[in-house]
Amino acid sequence: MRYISTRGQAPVLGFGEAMMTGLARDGGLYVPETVPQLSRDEIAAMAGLSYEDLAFRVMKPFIGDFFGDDEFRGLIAKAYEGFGHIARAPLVQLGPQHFLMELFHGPTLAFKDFAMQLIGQMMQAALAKSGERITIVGATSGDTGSAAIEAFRGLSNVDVFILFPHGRVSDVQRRQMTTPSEANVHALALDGDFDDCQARLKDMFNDFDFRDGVRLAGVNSINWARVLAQVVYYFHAGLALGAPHREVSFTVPTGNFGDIFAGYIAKRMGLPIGRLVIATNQNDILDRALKSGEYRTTGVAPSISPSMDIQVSSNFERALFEALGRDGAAVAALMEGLKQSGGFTIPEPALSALRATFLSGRASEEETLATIASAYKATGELLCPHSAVAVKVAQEQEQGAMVTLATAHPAKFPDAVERATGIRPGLPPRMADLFARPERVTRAPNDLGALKTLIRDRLG
Ligand SMILES: Cc1ncc(COP(=O)(O)O)c(C=O)c1O
Ligand SMILES: N[C@@H](CCOP(=O)(O)O)C(=O)O
Repeated sequence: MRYISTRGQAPVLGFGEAMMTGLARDGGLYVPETVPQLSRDEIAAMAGLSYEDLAFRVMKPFIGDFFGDDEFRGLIAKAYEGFGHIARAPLVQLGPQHFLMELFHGPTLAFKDFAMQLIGQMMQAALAKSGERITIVGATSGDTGSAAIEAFRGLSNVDVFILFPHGRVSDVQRRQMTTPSEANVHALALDGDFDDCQARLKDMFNDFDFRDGVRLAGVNSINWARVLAQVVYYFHAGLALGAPHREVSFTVPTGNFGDIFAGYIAKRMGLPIGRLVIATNQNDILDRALKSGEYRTTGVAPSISPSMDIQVSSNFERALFEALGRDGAAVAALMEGLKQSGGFTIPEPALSALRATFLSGRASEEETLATIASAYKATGELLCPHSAVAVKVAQEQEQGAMVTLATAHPAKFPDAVERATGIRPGLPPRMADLFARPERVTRAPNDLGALKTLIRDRLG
């Protein structure tokens, strides 16, 4: 399998190179040259597989021979052995046709663990072969950072720098990033919002001296391997609910668009998915873009679902690439418009193509709190605010089987959950001392030069 850039000007790479490269050198994102297809019979034959066996079958065509089959199976097994639920991604019924897929049973209590634990294994295996040392820099609104730190802490050939927006992540998220004591972990609290963190990260990738000098690697969803690992749980849910004989829709709490893009890939592979519903909080650029055709940034407004406080949605570029008929030059022109004027108009027929696959909705702060309260009253399920945004949007959709993705554990956002239900969700016992551990964090300016100096100094 070969990987091409959404902007059409970067070298074509194999899976391993695309994983270790992160952002393409033309500023675009890598996507597979073709999307592998699974027949109805092949999908039917996957019913009843363990999560790990399913992961192998779904991902193998994308990996090619970068890992041998036994090696890849071993990496998958290690990635998911620390999850706190035997099903890995269990389904809970919320209504006659409405199901919640709990994606928060991994080590850091958010869906990011599904991909990050596996990338951790795959990158370590790749580095063991190449003998290289890498510097991972990640941008986070809270969950990617903690998942990345958990996956790479203590490794001798990897340094991990995580940029998070100062004062804009929950206390649990911050402590997950600032309390690990390993010397290769560097938590940087940036003076800015998540969009600033992500912009500085992309600046670093686009600065080839720096990028090559520190051997920069990325574990945000700009990295194709992140998206790929998330494709698996769409199959897992679809099969559990009767695929390929039954069509299922998905509602996805959305920020950087990586998770819902993984659903799009599952659909392209042949999983019978009805609609993919984008659910946003008050940072609703994607909902506005789909409804009006205007993708225009307005600045991030802090919300009670802080991990989705994003306006520049990185992976939307991958969806645009597909909707524009894989025209890299057209994608590059739209992205230049975003850089120069903070937005662009989605041209036809790309807008119609997007609307044929994706629906969208938004939830206000009040609606999010009301949904946490009503879901708890009706089912006993405590939703995190991100999952509640999606449940609210899912409830507005037409009938038919619907899976809503529950992307984080409620205990990561106890204030909002307590406000809505009167119940303060507790952390699992293994994290009980999180608030007693000492924090280690560096305040950093929203400035590329200063960040590069800081990282170079730390690397010595
Ligand atoms: C808890 C939670 N829900 C939803 C999202 C949105 O996912 P994506 O960025 O893949 O759209 C994020 C962050 O990305 C998150 O951390
Ligand atoms: N919500 C994310 C934002 C970064 O998203 P990613 O999927 O591109 O890593 C977070 O929690 O950091």
